[in-house]
Amino acid sequence: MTPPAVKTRFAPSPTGLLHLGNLRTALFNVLLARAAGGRFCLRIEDSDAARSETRYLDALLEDLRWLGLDWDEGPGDGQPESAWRQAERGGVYAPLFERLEEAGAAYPCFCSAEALAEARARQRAAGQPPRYPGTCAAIPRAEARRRLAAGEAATLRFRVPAARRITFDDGVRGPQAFASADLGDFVIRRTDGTAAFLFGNAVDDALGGITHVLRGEDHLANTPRQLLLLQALGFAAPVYAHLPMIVGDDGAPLSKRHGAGAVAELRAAGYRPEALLNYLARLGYQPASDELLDLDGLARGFRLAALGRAPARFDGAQLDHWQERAMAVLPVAALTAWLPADLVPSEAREALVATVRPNLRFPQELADWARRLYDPAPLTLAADAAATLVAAGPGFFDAVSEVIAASPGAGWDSLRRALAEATGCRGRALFLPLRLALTGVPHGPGLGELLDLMPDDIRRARLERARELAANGTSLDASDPQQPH
Ligand SMILES: Nc1ncnc2c1ncn2[C@@H]1O[C@H](COP(=O)(O)OP(=O)(O)OP(=O)(O)O)[C@@H](O)[C@H]1O
Repeated sequence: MTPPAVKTRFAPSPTGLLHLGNLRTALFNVLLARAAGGRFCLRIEDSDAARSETRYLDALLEDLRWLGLDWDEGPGDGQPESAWRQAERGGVYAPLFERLEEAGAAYPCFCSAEALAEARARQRAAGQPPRYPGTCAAIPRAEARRRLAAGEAATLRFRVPAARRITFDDGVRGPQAFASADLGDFVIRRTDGTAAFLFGNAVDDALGGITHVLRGEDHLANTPRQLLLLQALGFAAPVYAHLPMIVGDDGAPLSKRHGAGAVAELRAAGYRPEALLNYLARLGYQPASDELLDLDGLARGFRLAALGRAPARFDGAQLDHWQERAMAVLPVAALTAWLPADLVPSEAREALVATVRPNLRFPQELADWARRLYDPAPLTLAADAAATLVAAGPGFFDAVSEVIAASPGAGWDSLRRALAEATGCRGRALFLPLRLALTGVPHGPGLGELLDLMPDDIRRARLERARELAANGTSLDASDPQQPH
């Protein structure tokens, strides 16, 4: 089988909940692979045992599946875990560490964390950028072996070649150049024997046949190091492309450590996967159309050269815009699943959904509407709503009840005229107290549609209670106007 021309990957660490920054990276990798008829892989970078947790891995997989970002290779594809999980790949890395050491391209480093911190502090104080001072670079091999045999802890450091210019053409940012003198020898194996990020990440890309590494700009400084490493190992380098970071309101990049913009939270709040994907796809990329698109639609024409370089601020209003669009096309059957099981008679469920859906921002708001229109328990009214009923007066509700009782099956147009005549009110003076009496909230679908939907006994009870309230002239407990009780 010939390898695909494009093979991308998303390689998160299971150290926190997936956030919108991670997700945009995952999405763009999916789009790049799809646009080219290539493959998308999911790899889990859990070699840092202290920070990685199974619950985060589970949450990550659940989030990606919910979003429909399916992977061609990775967890659940029938391959052994060592194909996609770094913690299981020690056996793959060991001979490569050895190869580098044998070639003199890596050496054991015995510096303690304290000694390294002191060196960094000294460099900073002298106005120099902190980098490894090379303390262990010249330790003779025999001596290093002796110290290791005596049980001394050591990392393995990559020896950065002197006086080299490292250049590459970033798929998003264009030509990049770095001086090796600025890099400093870096750790590729931790003291516990596990692969450090720079090593495991680059090696897995190479061995996995990844052609394009599309990742956040936070990795840009890693790229020259990884290029040197791949070269020392004799592996081909992928195309590297770095996306601008997504920043939060405070201007800081979203990150797992800060827990902002977690996908799981947005899902729990009722956001639709299509809304998230359509919102994120438009951060730094202009899809073929302004419509709500599925993954194939978003992928049409996707290419690295079309990606923007400006950082993107998370914009809740834009996300809500796409949520609205996603809700508008959600099939009625998908929405009825959100109705409480026993409140709304089965023959009324579809009509209820069809009536209130233009007013829904989130599917779970359906439960509120079901209670407003079908729950016999009295509504709880906000103070200003109760005041509106009191101001309308008991006579208003007597007249309304009489007209409604006398006109069964009347269309809204004639009912409206009859109500206006009987109450002497029109426009807002008529509709607001009536709406508040029936639903408890000042907004929602057309009154005629609501009246059609509501069972007679509930409608009657709501008007009766509004009358009582207006007659007593007292306000009920002020409470959340969204919650009917
Ligand atoms: N705010 C962000 N905007 C865009 N991409 C991001 C952002 N944060 C992380 N990424 C990208 O998400 C991918 C997965 O990264 P990773 O799992 O290390 O997440 P992280 O949020 O940086 O985690 P941590 O907070 O533990 O460093 C990487 O390609 C990374 O560059």
